[in-house]
Order: sequence, then structure tokens, then C-alpha cells
Amino acid sequence: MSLREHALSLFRGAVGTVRPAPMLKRALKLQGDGCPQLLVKGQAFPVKRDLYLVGFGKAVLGMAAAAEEILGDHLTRGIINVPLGIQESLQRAGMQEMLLKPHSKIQVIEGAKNNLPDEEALKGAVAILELAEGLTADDLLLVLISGGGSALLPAPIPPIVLKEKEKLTKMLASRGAAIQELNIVRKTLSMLKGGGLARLAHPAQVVSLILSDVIGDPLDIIASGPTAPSSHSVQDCLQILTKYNLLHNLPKSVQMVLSSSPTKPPAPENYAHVSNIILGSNTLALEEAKRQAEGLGYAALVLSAAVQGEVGRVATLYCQLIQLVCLGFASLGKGPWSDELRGNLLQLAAELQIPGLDLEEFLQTLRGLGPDRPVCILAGGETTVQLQGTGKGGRNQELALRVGMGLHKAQATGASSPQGRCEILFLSGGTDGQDGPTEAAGAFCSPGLVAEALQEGLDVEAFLRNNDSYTFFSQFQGGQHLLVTGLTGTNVMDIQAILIRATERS
Ligand SMILES: Nc1ncnc2c1ncn2[C@@H]1O[C@H](COP(=O)(O)OP(=O)(O)OP(=O)(O)O)[C@@H](O)[C@H]1O
Ligand SMILES: O=C(O)[C@H](O)CO
Repeated sequence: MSLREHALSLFRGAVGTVRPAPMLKRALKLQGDGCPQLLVKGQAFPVKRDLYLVGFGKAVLGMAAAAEEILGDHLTRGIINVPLGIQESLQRAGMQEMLLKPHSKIQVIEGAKNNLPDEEALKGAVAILELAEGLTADDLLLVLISGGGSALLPAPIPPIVLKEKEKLTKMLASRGAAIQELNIVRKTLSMLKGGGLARLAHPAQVVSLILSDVIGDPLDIIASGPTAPSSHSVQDCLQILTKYNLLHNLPKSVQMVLSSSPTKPPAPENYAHVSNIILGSNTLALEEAKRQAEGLGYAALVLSAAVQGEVGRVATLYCQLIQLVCLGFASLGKGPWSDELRGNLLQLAAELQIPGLDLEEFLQTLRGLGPDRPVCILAGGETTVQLQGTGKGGRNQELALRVGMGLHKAQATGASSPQGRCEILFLSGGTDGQDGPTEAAGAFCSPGLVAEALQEGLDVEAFLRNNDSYTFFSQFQGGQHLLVTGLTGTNVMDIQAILIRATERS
């Protein structure tokens, strides 16, 4: 099998493990008929009376379909808020298993066009709020949460109206606020976010099943943490509004809510009736890819599930890592060149501030692998692209193209480049199957990409300048280096795989 076939199979395996149906079937069970119990990853929750389900997020339709199959007649009623048009597009894609059955007890509300809160999403949020408010101590509320949940669960604290909240969110996003910052502000202005849903559902038992699309899987940030205790105060929100120069332009309603917000978030004791359980994450997807890579004979290592930073810097990090592995294959791993490369790599990793990454340790493990086995380095997270051009692309395709350019430059500068002794493949893909506004999930690249593109009259630098990675990959060698999976129905950010094997013994 080619490296490319291996990479594709690893990507599919990683995504497969966090698809709603297998993920829920692994984690959720209902046991006993007389006094049934919900079992989630081994934790038991008695269903004393009624069992309700609510959900919000891009992957929630498939999660709800799988959950209803497991819960059967024990489910009393449910409401889910999902993206506009999702039922039709899943139907069209032939993904029947992600759709609810004809006589489902779960009501589906579609809204949040373009991932922005709207009247439909508000209607759904109000329906969920009313359901939660009416629960008793004998009820159990199962909450399904995935990325995109924030826009699908808008419930602004009066007198704030939806349009005002939407405008503020848009302004924060356009000024470059990170998802953590955006969601801290959303939590402060919402009745349901920041633990609000869980507090409203009290005294019912609340069990939330979460598919994480945020680096580090922070419960209080994913979908703005509607069932998680918030560690943020109104002070944090004010700081963010100040940082983005928005404090002095706030509508009266927002000012009123901010000035009457309690200075401290509700204490953790208010959440004794709640369990938040992460069912799927980038880490889980990478673990599966690692397992499968080992099965294919690779020495497989996970670099990090939290790779973040400007796409060009991240591409450099991957190029340098590839160089180091190839040096190892060429038995050139000791000496000044390697030390310089190592130093650069460590400095770059420090700059990128990848949470939890101990690169020194990673490099040591890498070095200990020995020269004979093919190497698979896996990583995940989300890069950022500062759009300069007007082209069509996504962060994964741009990353792959930049890695291709980096490897080309490294090859051109080193006469005895260690890359010559290695076969190398890089893949980056979005686990949701859609990279930016394109039909592809990502792209593959290898060191020959730039030179081969030139033979077809394609100038990679020019495509990069115009953020036109999708157009490049569509044209280059008939589009065969695009990763096309179609919508996957899940989302745990992006995944990268680097596969390297020696072509000759030195
Ligand atoms: N022409 C382009 N080239 C490179 N990146 C682009 C381009 N156009 C948009 N993007 C990037 O695509 C991203 C938006 O796409 P996408 O919807 O896949 O990501 P998202 O909003 O983070 O959603 P999700 O988390 O569901 O994947 C933004 O990060 C944006 O910078
Ligand atoms: O919905 C949201 O807030 C984002 O997708 C992060 O979870």
C-alpha cells in the first residue's frame, strides 16, 4: 500500500471513531426494565420517572438518532436544535443513520443559518428552556452537545434582544476574538449558556454527552458550556470587551445586564445534579489513528491534539519535524546540523504555545525509535489563517500546500538533503469533511509537489499569496491530492498525519 493509502485509511479510521453512532453506542446503554438505569461510560444514572432529551450543535442530529435507538420507549420526549438544512443534506448524502426515524419522539428545529443565531434557533432555545424548567427531581435530562451549539442555543437575558447579541458576537469575531473569548462574552449575556441550562433543569438529574470541538476540551467553553460550571465572571467579560474596543459602543440593554450580573459565577455546589461527559474529542480520534498506524507497521507517535497558531508557522513546525525524522533515517541525527534544527524546532514550538506539548520529550522518543521502522506522526487541533487574498481554500489545504512549499525549499537548499533518503507524505483534513467553504476536507502533499506543479504551469507561491489552496489542488494533477470525504456528521477539529519511510539504507 502507498503512504497515501495508509494516510487516507488512518484519517477515515480516526473520523470513524468519533462518528455519532459508534461513539454513542460505545458509551451509552440502558439497562433493566423495571427500574431502568442509564449507563454512560460505566457511570449509572437511575431513570426514576421520565427521560427527556435535548441537544444543540452541528453533530447533534446523528447523536440524537443513535441515542433514540438506544433509549427506545424509555424516552419520553426530546427537542434538538440543529443547523438549517442539515436533514436535507444528510438525506441527499445517503446518511440515513444520522436521521431520526419517521415516528421519532424528538422534535427537530433547524436554525442558525451561516452559524449565526437567528429567530428559528431562538424558538428552539425557548422550547428547550421551557422543557428544562418543568422538570422534577424524578426526571432525567439527557443533553447532547457538539460544536456550533452556541449559535444554536441563543437565549439573551432580557432586555437584550437577539439582534443586539448577534451584532456583538459578529463584531467580536471580526476583530479576531478567539472562541474562548467569544464564549465568555456569550455566557455572560445568556440565560442558558454558562451553566444556565443545568441550573434551570434542577432538581432533575442532568447528564450531558459532549463532542468537543475546542482545543483542550474545556467543558465551560464548548458550545458555551450550558451545563458546565463557569469559571468566568462578568469581570472577564468586561476585560474582553475592553480588549476589542467594544465597551463604549454597547447597547443600553447589554450595559444593563452587565451592571446587574453577579460578580462571581454560581458556586460548583449548584451543579451537584449534573454530569458532563466528553464522548468524543480530537484526542480520541488521534488515539484510534495511532492504533491503526501501529497495525500497519508504523512506529506511531501523537505530537499533540492541541496544535494551534498561524498556519505558516505550523507548516514550518511540521517541515522541521519531517527533516529531523529523515536525518534519523540517514543516521545523521547527531552533529551540528541536527542541533540547529532541533533548536529551531524547540523555539518555534515555544512560540506557538501549544498547550501541554513537551517537545523535548517528544523528540527524545522520536530519536529512540531506531532507523528501520516507518514513522507516523499524528497531530490535531486548529490553525488560523489570516486571509490576505480572495482565493478559495481552507486551513487544511493551505497547511498542506505550505508544508509542500517548505519541503521543496528544504530540498533545494540542502545539497545532501536527508529528505532524499525518505518517502514522505503529509495529510491535513477537517474531521467534519469540509475545509473552509470548499467541497474538500483537506489535502495531501509530498516533497515533489512544488516542482511537479511547476511542470503543469502552476506557481504554488502565487496560489498561497491569494489563499487559493482549493483552486490549486483542484487543478494540480487532476485534483488527486485533494482529500474528499463528504460531510462526516461529526467534528473534532482537524487532523494531520505525517508518514515517513526510508527509501534506502545509508
Ligand atoms: N481561502 C481560504 N484559505 C484558507 N483558509 C480559509 C479560506 N477561507 C476561509 N478559510 C478559513 O476557514 C475557516 C472557516 O471554515 P470552517 O467552516 O471549516 O471552519 P470553522 O468555522 O472553524 O468551523 P468548524 O469548526 O465547524 O470546522 C476559517 O478559519 C477561515 O480562516
Ligand atoms: O458552539 C461553539 O461555541 C463552538 O463551536 C465551540 O464549541
